[in-house]
Amino acid sequence: MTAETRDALFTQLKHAPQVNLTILGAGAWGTALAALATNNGHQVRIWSRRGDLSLAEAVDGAQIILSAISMKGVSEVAKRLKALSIPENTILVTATKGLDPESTLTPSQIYHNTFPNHAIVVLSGPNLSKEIEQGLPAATVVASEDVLAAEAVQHLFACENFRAYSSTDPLGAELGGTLKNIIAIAVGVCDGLKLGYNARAALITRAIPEVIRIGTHLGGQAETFFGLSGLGDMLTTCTSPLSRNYRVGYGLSQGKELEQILEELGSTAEGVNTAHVLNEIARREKIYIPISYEVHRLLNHEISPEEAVESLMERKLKQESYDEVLS
Ligand SMILES: NC(=O)C1=CN([C@@H]2O[C@H](COP(=O)(O)OP(=O)(O)OC[C@H]3O[C@@H](n4cnc5c(N)ncnc54)[C@H](OP(=O)(O)O)[C@@H]3O)[C@@H](O)[C@H]2O)C=CC1
Ligand SMILES: O=C(CO)COP(=O)(O)O
Repeated sequence: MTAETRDALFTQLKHAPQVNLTILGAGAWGTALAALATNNGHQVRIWSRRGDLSLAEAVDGAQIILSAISMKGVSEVAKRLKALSIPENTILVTATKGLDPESTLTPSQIYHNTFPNHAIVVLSGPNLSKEIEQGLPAATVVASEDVLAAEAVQHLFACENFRAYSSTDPLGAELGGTLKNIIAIAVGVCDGLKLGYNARAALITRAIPEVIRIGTHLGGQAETFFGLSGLGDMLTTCTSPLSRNYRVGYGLSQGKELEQILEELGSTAEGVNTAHVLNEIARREKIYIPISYEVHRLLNHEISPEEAVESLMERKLKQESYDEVLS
């Protein structure tokens, strides 16, 4: 297919009153996104590995496929999709916020590697699914190097209560949503230990250069981390007990075992895996990640919540400068 034909198809899709959308993953986020698209009049099929539809049946005829499965299933499902020879004019969207433990890649990088000729779109923003299900107002970012593909996905989900912004920085949007989960664990600890609003503000603010340092090193654009998918998602996740990652940190501060917290949550808290994968990347590529490193050690039972706080406070004094991350 020529680039012109594909552009024309994506432009048509943007204005189509009914698009065939398949959502992979019937968890909290997949279900909430499916409801948004259904309410917009689109034809939505949801695939779950426990459901009646086979993956082949679920994606047959789909114009857009959105993956909202946990990080641990992304690589495997991408491989299964590849075997189904998905047409090149199908837009692939990823809404997962995580890093692959084996390859250390993001979901969009995995999709790019698996489907080099497809348009890959990232959907990421401050989007606690419980609030979206209630119809509360929210905004998100739909990012792709293929502007027309991003716009088609933007129109698929946008409605009165869900404002979608397009962006051309998929990696930045994805990494903002991914890295803030580790910070939310740290803030959960901070709040659980009742360290106060000053401490919480300091932690979130100092997390911003850390996230930008990692995010830009991995290919995102610095300004994206100040937008909805960066600072926006950081604020939502770090200040709401609806966030599962925040609840992991809060639970640890109360002396609960990680395994018990995760069992009680009954759903995905990606920050746990992300902290370990990020630590591996930072070690390999020599990136300074003071907050995420303490979270990694805490999750590994190497230090207590109090010791994590001490470590952060006792570091060598330095200048507050953003030159390094913004230059
Ligand atoms: N919930 C939210 O508010 C938001 C979540 N996200 C992100 O979306 C992703 C999913 O989160 P969420 O829906 O909340 O999590 P849930 O735990 O509710 O659901 C996870 C989904 O992933 C599926 N899954 C897990 N492993 C596999 C696998 N190996 N093969 C196929 N499917 C698999 C699960 O299937 P099964 O049920 O069969 O186990 C389930 O459908 C995460 O990366 C999260 O960070 C992003 C924005 C908002
Ligand atoms: O990503 C989210 C909100 O944007 C969901 O956060 P949790 O995974 O911590 O619940």
